[in-house]
Amino acid sequence: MLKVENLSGGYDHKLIVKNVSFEVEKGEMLGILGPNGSGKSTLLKVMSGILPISSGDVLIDGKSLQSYSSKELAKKMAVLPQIHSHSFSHTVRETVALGRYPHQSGWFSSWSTEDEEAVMEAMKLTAMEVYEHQSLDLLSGGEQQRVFVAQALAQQAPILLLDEPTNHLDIAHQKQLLDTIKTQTIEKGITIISVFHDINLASLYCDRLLLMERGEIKAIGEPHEVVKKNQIETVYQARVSTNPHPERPKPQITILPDVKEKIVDDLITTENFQVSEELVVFRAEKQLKTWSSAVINAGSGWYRSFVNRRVDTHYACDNVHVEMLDYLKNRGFSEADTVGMMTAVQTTDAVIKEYNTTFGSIVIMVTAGVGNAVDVSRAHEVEMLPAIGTINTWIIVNGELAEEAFIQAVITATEAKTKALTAESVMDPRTGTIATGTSTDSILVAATQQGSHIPYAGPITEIGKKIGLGVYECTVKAIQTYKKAKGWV
Ligand SMILES: Nc1ncnc2c1ncn2[C@@H]1O[C@H](COP(=O)(O)OP(=O)(O)OP(=O)(O)O)[C@@H](O)[C@H]1O
Repeated sequence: MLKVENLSGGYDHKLIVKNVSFEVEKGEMLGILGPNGSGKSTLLKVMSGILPISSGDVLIDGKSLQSYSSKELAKKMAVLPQIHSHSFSHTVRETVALGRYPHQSGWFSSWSTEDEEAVMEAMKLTAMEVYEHQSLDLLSGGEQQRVFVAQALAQQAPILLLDEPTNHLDIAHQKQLLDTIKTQTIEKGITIISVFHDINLASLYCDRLLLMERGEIKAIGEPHEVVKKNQIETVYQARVSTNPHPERPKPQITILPDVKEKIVDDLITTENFQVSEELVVFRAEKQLKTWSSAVINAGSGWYRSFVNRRVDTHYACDNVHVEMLDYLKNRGFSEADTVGMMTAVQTTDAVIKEYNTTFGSIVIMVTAGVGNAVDVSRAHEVEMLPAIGTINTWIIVNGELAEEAFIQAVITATEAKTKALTAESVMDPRTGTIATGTSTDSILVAATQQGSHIPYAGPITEIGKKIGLGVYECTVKAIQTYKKAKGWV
């Protein structure tokens, strides 16, 4: 559809774009990324014939860009340039209608039904129809931007070149605009090449990305091939981390600041715990990086309050999440800052212990109810497992855990818990075999992310050894207390 061959070009005698080659297929959306001054806008201008080609070529449907008349070219390619000056006296409708010029023989002399429909559709797609008769200079920067996108869409060219189309737009309008143009690629097969400053938006919406550095292509490929930590850090000269998008296989980046924050020396100890008949509460001075399977705020995040709430053995409600949130709110815990779990055992029987290490210490909390223990390897034989009867395990670390270490801490703790059940001969009453846990066990690993860096937490490491020992000891003790309370021993 569009082929760029060894393209070079720039301003007067200043060569900016150097020897750039790539191809774009029909219906594809290609994002152009790169730091300020890397030549993104210049590339777009050379590709669209706004700036002259010094060497190389741009082929549209196999034919050189330079052999198209300007009107022919406008039927093939619509361009949204970076918009800077804002002295516009036209109305929205008039501006969008300008996009129809390649389809006409004289200015507005042959306004057809297709022209009318194209203008109306373009205004609708960009949510600008309500401003149809408004003068452009009375609109906000974001609204003006949408009018120019509408103008480019009204042109109904099979190729659309966009320079920062989301400039000035708030997140709702960024999403709306990119959803709209992406839909054009899927439903109408339009080809889009767009410059982006926002790496995350480009990764999310584009099929492929082209990363520029000093006028040349540094990388081109699918977002996961281009948005790589080292590559982005080198090209942009900024520290970043890459993270998965929660819904799509499109990598996202987060800027890592180099500002030195004041270190608060707040070591976590057993003193941070408060235990009552109703709750085990752990409060930290600063948010801890947390991984958990809790009812409230499961997954990863940063939280300051941690609640293990005692519920009645017959606790049942339609929406546990909503009920638990209400409960926490009524007790002054904010949803944004609290991880919440439930247990049916006496919270006053919680086992809380601190373990010293060379890098600091870890604190472990376990509540264990094993009335409904399950042998996980035989769980498939039983249709309905009871929901109540839970072992909740918390591991709080004074240290900076790597992502691997969070996951390994969960593995290590789970193995130690299972070993404790074996040591205490806890049986699955349905199968008569040794239980491995209960049907609703929960786990939480939280770390201060200050002090020593801890890359791994398997049993080969010092922290892994402490987690293994600590979770085992605390779980054994919690099970023994539970057995005593139930009169089993
Ligand atoms: N009209 C011009 N005349 C001469 N040099 C120019 C002109 N416009 C841009 N340049 C130069 O070309 C280089 C690339 O600019 P360009 O606008 O293509 O970069 P960009 O990657 O789009 O940057 P940004 O992210 O800041 O928009 C810069 O060094 C810039 O100074």
